[in-house]
Amino acid sequence: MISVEHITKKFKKLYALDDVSASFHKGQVVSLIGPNGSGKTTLIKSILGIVQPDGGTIRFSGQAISNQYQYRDQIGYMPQIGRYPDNMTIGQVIDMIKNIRNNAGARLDEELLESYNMQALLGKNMRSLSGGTRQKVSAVLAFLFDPDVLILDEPTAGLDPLATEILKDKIMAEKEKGKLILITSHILSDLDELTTDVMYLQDGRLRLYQPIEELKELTGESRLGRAIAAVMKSGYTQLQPTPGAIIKNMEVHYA
Ligand SMILES: Nc1ncnc2c1ncn2[C@@H]1O[C@H](COP(=O)(O)OP(=O)(O)OP(=O)(O)O)[C@@H](O)[C@H]1O
Repeated sequence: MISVEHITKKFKKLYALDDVSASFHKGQVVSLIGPNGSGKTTLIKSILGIVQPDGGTIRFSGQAISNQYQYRDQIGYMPQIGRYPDNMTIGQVIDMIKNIRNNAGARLDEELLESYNMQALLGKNMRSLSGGTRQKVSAVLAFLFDPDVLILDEPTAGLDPLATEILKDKIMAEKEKGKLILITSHILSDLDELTTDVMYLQDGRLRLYQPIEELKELTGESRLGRAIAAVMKSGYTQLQPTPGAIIKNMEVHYA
């Protein structure tokens, strides 16, 4: 559904992404993990067309995305930090985005709006919101248009435990519908139940892209955090080729 082919992005001399290749398919929940500054957000923004890579090609449903915008209608994006006009209320922001999407008659998914009891907050000014409530607004907007693809950049950061569980349940429900979900988080325990595949970036390089079950089997660890730690400690030598996949320079390309 999405393929990233030899993507490179430099900020001055720094390689934020260095020859990254991978493909993503329906039904996958790919956990994109790696240290601060390893290139996760840059990869996400490149897929969304917000960042322009210096080299390589990104395809959505087979079509190169450069100078294309329509494909974004199929993506729900939850940014790391949601920025909204300060002088608008939550209700006005939601209405504005509905108008921009201009999908009159389309089915809206307002499940999160209800679960977060946001109807009661629609009149609140964005300026006055706590970080967690702002994050809930971002979550509501990401899921609102029932997109085929969800890209969630640290979605649980700042959410309280209940709001986190509500969001995880929602992600799980969308996964069951066969959607493609890309998610970054430093809270690996949040990803444990959701993840089908793990992608590990370091210094802009893709070091690992592997089904989670396989990773757990190879490392003998049942938790994502421990499995990643084991692979890192071993210098990635525990990785074995996946049937149907080719490992090349630590990258796994699914056939
Ligand atoms: N607009 C920019 N201008 C200059 N450097 C940038 C810009 N955006 C990102 N970078 C740099 O690119 C590198 C990758 O950043 P990126 O935000 O993709 O990392 P990340 O893995 O998402 O980090 P984190 O876990 O902290 O969110 C970092 O060194 C960052 O400072």
